[in-house]
Amino acid sequence: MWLTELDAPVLPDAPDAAHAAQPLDTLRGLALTLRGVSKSFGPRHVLQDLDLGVAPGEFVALVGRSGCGKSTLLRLIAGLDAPSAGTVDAGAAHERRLMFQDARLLPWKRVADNVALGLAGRDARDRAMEALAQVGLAGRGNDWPATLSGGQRQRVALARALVHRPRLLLLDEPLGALDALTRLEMHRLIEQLWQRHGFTALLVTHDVAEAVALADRVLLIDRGGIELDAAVSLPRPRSRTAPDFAALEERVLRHVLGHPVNA
Ligand SMILES: Nc1ncnc2c1ncn2[C@@H]1O[C@H](COP(=O)(O)OP(=O)(O)OP(=O)(O)O)[C@@H](O)[C@H]1O
Repeated sequence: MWLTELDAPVLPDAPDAAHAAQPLDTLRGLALTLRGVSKSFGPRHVLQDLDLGVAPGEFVALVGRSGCGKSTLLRLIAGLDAPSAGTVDAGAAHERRLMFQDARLLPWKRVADNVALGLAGRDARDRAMEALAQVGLAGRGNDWPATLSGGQRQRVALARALVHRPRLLLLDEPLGALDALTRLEMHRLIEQLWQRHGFTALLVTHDVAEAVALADRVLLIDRGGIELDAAVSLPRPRSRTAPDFAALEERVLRHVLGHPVNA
């Protein structure tokens, strides 16, 4: 429990080092902090001296040209890889979940058992069923993954993440393999789940329209760093036909292509 100002004991002999060791961003309440992060693979410097702070509950999209380092950055945040330099503070590992382009379901386990993987307790299956209902797959828990469409599999992957009640959801091109209509349905679902659960979301995407549709902030990764950090303040759910939407999409796209205009 946190002590309030009034009942916090004053410790004049407390070593200053103890305070210095406390990460500043924990005090500021950021969900994610990267400081001076670099990542190289041999001679290839993919990320260089990158700083990033993400507030709890924020939805951030990472865009950029193929090979710019989006997935590398996500992997560092997920703890799947270590930076060559700098620090990554992404909270506790058990509070982070990842979702990829490929749902990665175990074909020999029924849908609900896939969702319940790693859950302990007697209510694991009930929780899995509840998570499936939240992604629109109530009643499909006893089916085999092979009987699901690509979109349904990604819904299961989403349920498998949500059932752990993550504080940080890392999405690496989760909709990249889906058809346009299914993508739009998934956008709405992800947005609704994010609004309901309040997790922090980081979405890697090639699709600038997807980034503008979903994110509070769109970050463009280029030349090893964040070349653009664009706030998206359009009301939700966002209409792609709104002039403001198109203008922002165009602006980000121009940056991605390397010829921004300030007009
Ligand atoms: N394990 C690795 N070993 C060597 N090089 C790597 C490794 N992982 C990534 N790279 C290189 O780092 C660079 C960034 O890769 P990354 O996958 O992060 O890019 P990306 O922006 O996600 O690309 P895409 O949009 O095409 O998925 C690429 O040049 C890639 O070849």
